[in-house]
Amino acid sequence: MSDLLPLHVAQRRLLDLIHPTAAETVPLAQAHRNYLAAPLVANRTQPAVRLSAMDGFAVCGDGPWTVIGESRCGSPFQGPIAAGQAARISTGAHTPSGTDAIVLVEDAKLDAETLSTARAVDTGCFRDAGSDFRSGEKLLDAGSRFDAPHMALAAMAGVAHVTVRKPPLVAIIECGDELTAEIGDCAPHLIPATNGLMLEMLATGEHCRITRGEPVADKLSALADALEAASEHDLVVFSGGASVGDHDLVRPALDAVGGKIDFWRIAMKPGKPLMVASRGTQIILGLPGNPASSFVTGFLFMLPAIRKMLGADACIPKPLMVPCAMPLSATVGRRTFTRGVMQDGMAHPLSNQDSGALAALANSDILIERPEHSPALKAGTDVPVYFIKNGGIA
Ligand SMILES: Nc1nc2c(c(=O)[nH]1)N[C@H]1C(S)=C(S)[C@@H](COP(=O)(O)OP(=O)(O)OC[C@H]3O[C@@H](n4cnc5c(N)ncnc54)[C@H](O)[C@@H]3O)O[C@H]1N2
Ligand code: MOO
Repeated sequence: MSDLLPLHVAQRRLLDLIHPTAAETVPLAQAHRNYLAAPLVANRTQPAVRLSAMDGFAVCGDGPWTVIGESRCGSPFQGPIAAGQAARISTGAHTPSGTDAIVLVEDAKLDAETLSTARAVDTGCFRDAGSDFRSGEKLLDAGSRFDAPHMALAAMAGVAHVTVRKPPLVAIIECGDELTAEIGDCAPHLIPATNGLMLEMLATGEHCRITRGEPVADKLSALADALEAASEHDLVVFSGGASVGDHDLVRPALDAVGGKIDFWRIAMKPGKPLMVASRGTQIILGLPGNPASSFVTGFLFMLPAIRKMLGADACIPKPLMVPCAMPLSATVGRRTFTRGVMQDGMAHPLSNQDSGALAALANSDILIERPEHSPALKAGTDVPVYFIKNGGIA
């Protein structure tokens, strides 16, 4: 097994081959799920002035108070309030100067314009100027993922455009004579092609542009043609044909188009025949054809590769330590990724770990990681677990 590369060495070698795509400045909405290529710096202070955090009355001094006006969101009360005066106020509205406390609307007793209460509150009812962030403050580092809350943050910070990396162009090519795109009408000697669709959907969690055609036959010229057609792509992801059989032709096809294999075969299960190659600046991943192997290697290699192209500061999915509900047997020379489910805060391995078994893969929401040569573990031992449903966001 010594010719198999350890997983972490292989992931590092892959990432070291990749350079981020060119930077571009785009409107916020176009940066969703991308990664910042420059830090996000606030153009405004939030809140710009002190706001009320509750609906009620802004009051000055001791009550009872005379209500002299109203401060609403978008139309603040003009002028101060003096001792014995109050202004109606909405959540998020500017507090008039002179405000000492807020009387919550549910605590207020109003008689015409005279306000009294048993309880005026001076803490927890205000959002002070700059309590969220201040103009000029760095809010996010370069390399940060730009998801929904980050987009809202940029908008609140008055930043209409952000600098990100151009979405990499990814070609997904699945190969095998047995594969058909005719899912609803599959001849007995064929199987529906599943891995291309699965990998495409997995990759859509990242900010990339994906092309995928019909399955390619196990024929050297067909594979070389598919590679030629993808010559402008940043990343080519093959599924199938990566192993050692007579019909496993991805490696010869790479040779035919001048691709350079960087490494092949990883000490992991599933996923052993994974291959990484390059052609100029293009990266080519050969993922194994067994569906669970394709998924696991897509998760641990394809997603990190796309993230590195996008300039992410953290590319590799991170596991969390979770107690395992059952005893686990010792592992040997390959790092093992066991499909399982989370239940009651514990990781439950599924019984079917066949790397061809799609029902078990689809029923799992975690991968339990067991390093090479792990001893047997008792039930209740903490194990590293990857949550697969969100792409294991790094
Ligand atoms: N003698 C050896 N045989 C195998 C080895 C080995 O080391 N020595 N490795 C095994 C391992 S581990 C894996 S994983 C597979 C990977 O093989 P390939 O990457 O060459 O994949 P294929 O042979 O083309 O297909 C394997 C299996 O998966 C099905 N498949 C392939 N593509 C798709 C697709 N797009 N959609 C659905 N199903 C797909 C295919 O029909 C096969 O059943 O090799 C082992 N063999
Ligand atoms: O990668 Mo193979 O999956 O070990 O089945």
